[in-house]
Amino acid sequence: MSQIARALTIAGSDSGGGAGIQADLKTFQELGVFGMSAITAVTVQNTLGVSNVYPLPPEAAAEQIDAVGSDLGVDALKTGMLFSAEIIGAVAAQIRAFGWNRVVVDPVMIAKGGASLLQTEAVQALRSQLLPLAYIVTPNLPEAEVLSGLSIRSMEDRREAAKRICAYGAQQVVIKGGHDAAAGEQVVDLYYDGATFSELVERRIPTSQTHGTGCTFSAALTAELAKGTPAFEAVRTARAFIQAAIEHELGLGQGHGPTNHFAYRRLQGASR
Ligand SMILES: Nc1ncnc2c1ncn2[C@@H]1O[C@H](COP(=O)(O)OP(=O)(O)O)[C@@H](O)[C@H]1O
Ligand SMILES: Cc1ncc(COP(=O)(O)OP(=O)(O)O)c(N)n1
Repeated sequence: MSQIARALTIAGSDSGGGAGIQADLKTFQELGVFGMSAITAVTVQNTLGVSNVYPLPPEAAAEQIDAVGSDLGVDALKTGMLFSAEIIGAVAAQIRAFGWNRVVVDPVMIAKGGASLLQTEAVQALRSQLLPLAYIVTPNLPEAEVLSGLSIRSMEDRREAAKRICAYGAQQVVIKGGHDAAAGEQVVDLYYDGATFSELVERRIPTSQTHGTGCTFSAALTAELAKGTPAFEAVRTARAFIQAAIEHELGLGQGHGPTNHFAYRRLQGASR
């Protein structure tokens, strides 16, 4: 292993800087990890929404992954916006070829503003080609419904969805609870390691500044795994990172503003 932990993000670019590759690299940096990227698509995006998506050719994703994998090395990686079945196929082939196993799959489907970041016909490729390579998969509630084929109404439904997602080959799953409007003052993320369930319960912060929460959470998880942190401890650190990032909002933009990627490390420094 090299002296500094190395993490790769395979995802789309968000010109607004709150989600996608930009959020991932900021998060890696804040957690002391060397960040690398393979861009799958360029989105034209700000806090008001996504106005256009330019997917790159699948070979462009494959070549970027090969360039960093064959030279710099990768201790852990995450996937984010993959857009098409063809890009998923190219990414999965590279992960298999390099034999990487600290793989976080954030199954990005729809941005909070409603824009589609994954073609409907690509869902099956995500299930069959990427989930079997996932060390941890991190769906939000709508994504967990699509992947599991279940309508999720209760915590029991969430547990069943987690089991079904693991049955596709993912080793562990975190079903994030940000979209659970009925949860009141709490937000509950459900972690399943293939045998046992754990609930991560946090205070729900009343804010609209939540652009990029899922990307930031999965990037923090990837950074921790790159450092060799055990899975559940990595999930807990990622949860603390995103809580701090939402709580200390930056107030940028006119719509759903980005989270504060500086907050976690600043709070850590302050508590020393
Ligand atoms: N209002 C909120 N207050 C506290 N935590 C939140 C809030 N919204 C989302 N989170 C947390 O942010 C992370 C991302 O969740 P979620 O918003 O469900 O994902 P996504 O961005 O993929 O839709 C999860 O850990 C979730 O618990
Ligand atoms: C380029 C790009 N990738 C992913 C997303 C979705 O990010 P997410 O963290 O789920 O946050 P929202 O966009 O839903 O707020 C994105 N928007 N752009």
